[in-house]
Amino acid sequence: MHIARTIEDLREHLAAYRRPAFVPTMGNLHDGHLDLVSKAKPLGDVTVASIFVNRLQFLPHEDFDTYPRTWDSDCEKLRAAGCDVLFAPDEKVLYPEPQTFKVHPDPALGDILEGHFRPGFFTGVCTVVMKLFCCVQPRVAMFGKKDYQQLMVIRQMVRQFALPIEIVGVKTTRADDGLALSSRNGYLSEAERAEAVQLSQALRAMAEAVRSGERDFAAIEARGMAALRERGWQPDYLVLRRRSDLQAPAAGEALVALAAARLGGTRLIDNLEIDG
Ligand SMILES: Nc1ncnc2c1ncn2[C@@H]1O[C@H](COP(=O)(O)OP(=O)(O)OP(=O)(O)O)[C@@H](O)[C@H]1O
Ligand SMILES: CC(C)(CO)[C@@H](O)C(=O)[O-]
Ligand code: BAL
Repeated sequence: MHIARTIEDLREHLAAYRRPAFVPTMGNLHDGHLDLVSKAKPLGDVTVASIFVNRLQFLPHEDFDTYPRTWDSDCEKLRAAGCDVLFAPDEKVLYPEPQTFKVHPDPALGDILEGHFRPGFFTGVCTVVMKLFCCVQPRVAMFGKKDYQQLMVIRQMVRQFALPIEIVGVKTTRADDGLALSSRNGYLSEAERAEAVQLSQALRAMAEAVRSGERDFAAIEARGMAALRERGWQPDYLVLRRRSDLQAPAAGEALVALAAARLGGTRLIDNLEIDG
């Protein structure tokens, strides 16, 4: 695996390829990330991952400084997964001057849910993803459905800027008990880790309610929020939305349940597409 620390080196290394398949990450890799890499491999003629903890998408009170950085084991895992090129720029390489020119998502999608509770988050994500796309120039890029709204925002950015990149959404990898794998799970104490499964269970309970014919979505959401609060969680949102644009659903529209909630000091997100 070639490790590129500069944009020049990356470009030189990719010059011979026509169809890079790209997996952007913030590192601290787990099986969810590695699934993205293995699904990328057959889609391109070279597989590229990036590791960059992007300051622009963190609010001042968030965990930029403490975000887990596990370079050696990340490299080992990427090598074992068959990644060909790792782009790992430092901040001075990706942001040699203050990044005052930013990519702002459509507020109708970017300012709700995650964007509401983390103002500026999707501007930070879109700006760095656009920049990483310019560096790597992939033909295909992989994003996890775990970050459902992020995937939708990136798809809209790529569509509206006519970027020649196919965006592939990858199914969420879960632990045996159902908890979505996430780097931030590492912040959980043993007791919190045992409790954390309740977030995916809350989503499943919402899906069950819908499947059993309940149509008062506000009541389903309120019940779920109350149940989480009772167990000591601080939910930001637990909602049923239509899949097309994450707005409030009308009858018969395909649904997704989305949640973000804090357990102790750890903020977790998850979602579940509801069939039928
Ligand atoms: N469990 C998972 N299943 C599928 N894709 C995932 C999973 N976890 C992360 N990804 C995807 O991997 C890519 C990189 O994500 P990132 O490095 O932020 O990891 P993360 O585990 O989501 O971290 P965090 O805890 O900071 O949210 C994103 O496209 C993300 O959606
Ligand atoms: C897409 C991404 C790598 C941009 O920093 C990040 O938001 C993530 O890891 O999901
Ligand atoms: N996994 C998405 C990046 C973030 O939450 O900061």
